[in-house]
Amino acid sequence: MAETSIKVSAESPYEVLVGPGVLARLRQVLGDRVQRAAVLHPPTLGTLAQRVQEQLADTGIEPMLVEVPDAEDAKTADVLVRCWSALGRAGFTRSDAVVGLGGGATTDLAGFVAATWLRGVRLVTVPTTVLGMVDAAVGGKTGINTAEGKNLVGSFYEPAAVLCDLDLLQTLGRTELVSGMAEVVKCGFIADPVILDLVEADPVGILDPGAAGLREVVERSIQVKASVVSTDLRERTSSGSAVGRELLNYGHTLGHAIERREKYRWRHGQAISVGQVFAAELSRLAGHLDAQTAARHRNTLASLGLPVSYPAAAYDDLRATMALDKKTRGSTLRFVILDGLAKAAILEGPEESLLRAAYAEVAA
Ligand SMILES: NC(=O)c1ccc[n+]([C@@H]2O[C@H](COP(=O)([O-])OP(=O)(O)OC[C@H]3O[C@@H](n4cnc5c(N)ncnc54)[C@H](O)[C@@H]3O)[C@@H](O)[C@H]2O)c1
Ligand SMILES: O=C(O)C(=O)C[C@@H](O)[C@H](O)[C@H](O)COP(=O)(O)O
Ligand SMILES: [Zn+2]
Repeated sequence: MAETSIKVSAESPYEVLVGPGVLARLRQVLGDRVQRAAVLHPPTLGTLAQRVQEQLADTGIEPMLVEVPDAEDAKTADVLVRCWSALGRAGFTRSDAVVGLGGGATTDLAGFVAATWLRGVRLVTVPTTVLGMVDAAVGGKTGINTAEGKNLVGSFYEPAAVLCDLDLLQTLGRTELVSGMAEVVKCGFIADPVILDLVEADPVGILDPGAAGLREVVERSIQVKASVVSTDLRERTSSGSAVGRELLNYGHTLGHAIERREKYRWRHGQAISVGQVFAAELSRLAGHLDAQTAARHRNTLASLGLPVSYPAAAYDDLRATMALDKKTRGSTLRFVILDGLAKAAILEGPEESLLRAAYAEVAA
């Protein structure tokens, strides 16, 4: 089937191209002025990176492969410094570009490298996971973790293009496929319930990387993200029912705290799956969401094989980490909640007892 183009019209408009084989467009989206491209990739994608290297060389761009550690191990200050050194040693200038080839961890790092090298060089993201395609590689959030928490250092830096080559999902493990579906389901609850209908109709078949069902939910989720970031790229603070980009953070306040507590051995999608069940229960207990829609979170996420509970004893630790969430203002925690299906709101400074009660609903 032909490629789909989804437009993101934030500060610098760009296209997200989706379809089998769209990687072939890399040369074109890098543009005529680019002379060299540093391709950041994890070790698992070494063969694919070599293919990209040959593709670039054949079309007149000098490629440089930069292997970075796998998954979350790439999102550290040490790795960032190593990438800067690699670009410095190679004499990278503003006519050169960075390509992020990998899952969300790799594209988050690559984006931050591109944003910071010479104060900004051209960036193209080539996500190779479902999660990367529907979320991480689109929308311009880049960054790394620190010891204190997830994504605490970063920038908003938009790519020049995003290439979602569905063929690349063929090698993806089941855990990664399932993890990506947590962000897909999130898009269903916050904005496009048709996604939920499609997932619930066939939670097994939707995980087939070659099937039309996966492509449809991937494209719908990208559309959700593109629409949100097109109106609020820089995540201006929202309040009450006027929720901007913070909408996309549904389930992430607890989710990020779980990731940190698990020392990033849990996949991001697994952690925000529990986080969404928590956010739904918080919404229900705060009087905003009906019990049926709250239960739908648990059922839909569990049907995909995603976790929906977490140890009861972890609460105090998670609560401490949540204090550093980016939505927090001073000592006031702020949560994205649902005021009904596809109707988000912000809950500011909930009572500690309410938070504990919501956590009790996910506590194993
Ligand atoms: N910037 C954003 O807006 C945004 C949005 C959502 C998530 N994120 C971030 O994205 C990260 C999670 O991304 P992820 O779930 O893609 O994880 P990931 O990047 O850690 O990749 C998961 C695993 O899949 C492997 N892999 C990747 N592509 C593969 C392929 N095609 N075949 C085989 N193996 C492959 C990787 O080597 C890794 O081991 C988190 O750090 C999260 O914070 C960022
Ligand atoms: O793009 C956004 O905005 C999001 O919140 C999408 C999230 O899925 C993503 O995990 C993002 O990295 C979280 O951002 P953070 O600002 O909470 O670190
Ligand atoms: Zn996320």
